[in-house]
Amino acid sequence: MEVGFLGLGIMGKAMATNLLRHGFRVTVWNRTLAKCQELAALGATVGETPASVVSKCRYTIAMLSDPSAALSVVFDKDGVLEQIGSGKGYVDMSTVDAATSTKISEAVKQKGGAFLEAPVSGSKKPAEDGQLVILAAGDKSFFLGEIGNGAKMKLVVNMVMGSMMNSLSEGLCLADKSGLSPQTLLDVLYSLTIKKDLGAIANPMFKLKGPTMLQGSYSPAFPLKHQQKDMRLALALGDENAVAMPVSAAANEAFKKARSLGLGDQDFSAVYEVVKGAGGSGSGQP
Ligand SMILES: NC(=O)C1=CN([C@@H]2O[C@H](COP(=O)(O)OP(=O)(O)OC[C@H]3O[C@@H](n4cnc5c(N)ncnc54)[C@H](OP(=O)(O)O)[C@@H]3O)[C@@H](O)[C@H]2O)C=CC1
Ligand SMILES: O=CC(=O)O
Repeated sequence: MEVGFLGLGIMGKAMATNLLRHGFRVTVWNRTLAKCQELAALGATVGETPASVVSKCRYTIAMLSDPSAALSVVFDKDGVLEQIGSGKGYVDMSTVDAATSTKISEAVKQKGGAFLEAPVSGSKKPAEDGQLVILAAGDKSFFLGEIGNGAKMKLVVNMVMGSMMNSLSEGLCLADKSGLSPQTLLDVLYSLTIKKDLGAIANPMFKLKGPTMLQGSYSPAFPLKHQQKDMRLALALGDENAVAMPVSAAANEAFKKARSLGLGDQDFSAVYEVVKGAGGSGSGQP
């Protein structure tokens, strides 16, 4: 089966590569065309526009940065809507808000196509390993109910994740300032010697990101600008539903500060530099 793939960023490239590895014929498109070359070398065909990809493929998947990118690829000239129709499906796996997802769903359905919103939880490595958790909603996949629920669930998950990342950063700083070793804090959360989660709050994210944060290494798996976008969208969802979220609001401020310091394209764990700079530890500057 020919599958279309729009958006070959950190996640899209890994996901499209996995489709090729598993025997699918894949036609790819990316706004910056050069990023298609690596996939072409693995056997993908390169489409000239989102519309040309959709015209060729029964199913087209999108993995784009944010709501404005997701809308542009569908509604702009040469976009998905020009070719979607009966017998074709469009699956948007980007993290967006429910309103964006609903707008795309309605437009696709009006043209006779099928739509699935399917944001993912996981990051670069799970994407490479085919281990992403897919939060699907829409035609034929009513795991979360009506369109919009997949987007909302994803935002709730990432809101929790963004707050946890700030909390870990503060914990590392507090350990440092209190005369404790931050590395020992990580060891308490996950014992490297016995390879076991020791604390009730141990989790894969702390295990993965903690060591690289202590090295000041922020090679992007999940870019900080996208984490801040998700906090922003989650806070808007909170506004809509009158849910007070002071912890998330504070975490969002730290991510915004990190963006203002030019850390938007670094991994989201780079928020640690902001927390350090706010007086959490000696080293301070990004
Ligand atoms: N990285 C992660 O750990 C995870 C990310 N996500 C979500 O997945 C999505 C993609 O993330 P990721 O791959 O990390 O992001 P990247 O920034 O690496 O990639 C973003 C992609 O969107 C494209 N794009 C951006 N703006 C536009 C536009 N206006 N028109 C067309 N294409 C556009 C980029 O094209 P170009 O190359 O031309 O810039 C690129 O292909 C985001 O919604 C993110 O929140 C979800 C789970 C995990
Ligand atoms: O959206 C990001 C993730 O790690 O999941």
